[in-house]
Amino acid sequence: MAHIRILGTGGTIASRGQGESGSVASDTTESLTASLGNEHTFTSRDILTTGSYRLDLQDLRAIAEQVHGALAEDDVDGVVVTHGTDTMEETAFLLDLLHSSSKPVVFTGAQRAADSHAPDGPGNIADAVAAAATEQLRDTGVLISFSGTVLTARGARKAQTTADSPFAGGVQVAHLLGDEVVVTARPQRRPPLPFPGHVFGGIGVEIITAYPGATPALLRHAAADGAKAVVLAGTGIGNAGPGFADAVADLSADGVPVILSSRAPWGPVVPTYGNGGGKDLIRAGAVGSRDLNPFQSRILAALLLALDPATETFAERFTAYS
Ligand SMILES: NC(=O)C[C@H](N)C(=O)O
Repeated sequence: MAHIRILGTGGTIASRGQGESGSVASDTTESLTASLGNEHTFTSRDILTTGSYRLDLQDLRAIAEQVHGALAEDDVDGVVVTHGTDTMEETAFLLDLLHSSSKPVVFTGAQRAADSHAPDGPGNIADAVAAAATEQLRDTGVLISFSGTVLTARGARKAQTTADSPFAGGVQVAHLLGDEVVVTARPQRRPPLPFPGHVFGGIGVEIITAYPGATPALLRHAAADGAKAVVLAGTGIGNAGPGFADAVADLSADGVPVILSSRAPWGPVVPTYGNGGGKDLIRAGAVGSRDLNPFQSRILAALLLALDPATETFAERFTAYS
């Protein structure tokens, strides 16, 4: 029997209300766990009670702090975090970058509200507790458990707005067969990064998307507006149109790193094309995100700059964790 800490942050799993004001997070974690069986013991705490679309980097650091505190308690064998699905991929990835414990941390949520005719939260929480209690999932970092599938936080993204299984990507490390957690893979882990100071909450990293006719004006504006780095979600394998390579060179020269990611949902960034494409962007100073999508690239960039604002070493540090 394992003892699991369940930490709530809100999201659809804790939401109710169908009227004009819309569904909002209101339920306590205690109420969400009422249907859990007695195979494991658990204690629940509320960190936040909000939609994940409202979170900022200070909130993400606060969630990380609470999780680290729970992991440090000797009688806690694993942690479950209930969270909105909209931005779960960012919070879970931040915690994965910082994860220095062997104990599993498993994020979950719901696609149907607590007061819907068929809430999926109770089943997802039960699965997440089972995963967090699974010895074979120790040392696999931070995971996302949803609708019977368990993925690594790294590489996962919300790929479906309404489906029961909204997440895809990452490495599938386990699945549920009834109540049984069947572990099928172990991810390669990087060494944990140090826990950032409060400065992390104020690190501005913007995301700019390339598209037909896009100009680099927004890229330049983001830097002028105080961004410490900019993620360029390029087209395809990592390209952008006329003028972007010059703008990347200017930002890089001014000490504002530009990370070249892709607006494509899956696949790595591989600098391939000239005539303003990825080859020219990297030559101008952009840092390739390799396998990281724009949203997780932003989290990594903000964390690295919070830990060390020196942009001379940024490319090497980013590449080591991308
Ligand atoms: N399914 C969900 O949890 C979506 C919700 N809007 C949130 O991210 O908080």
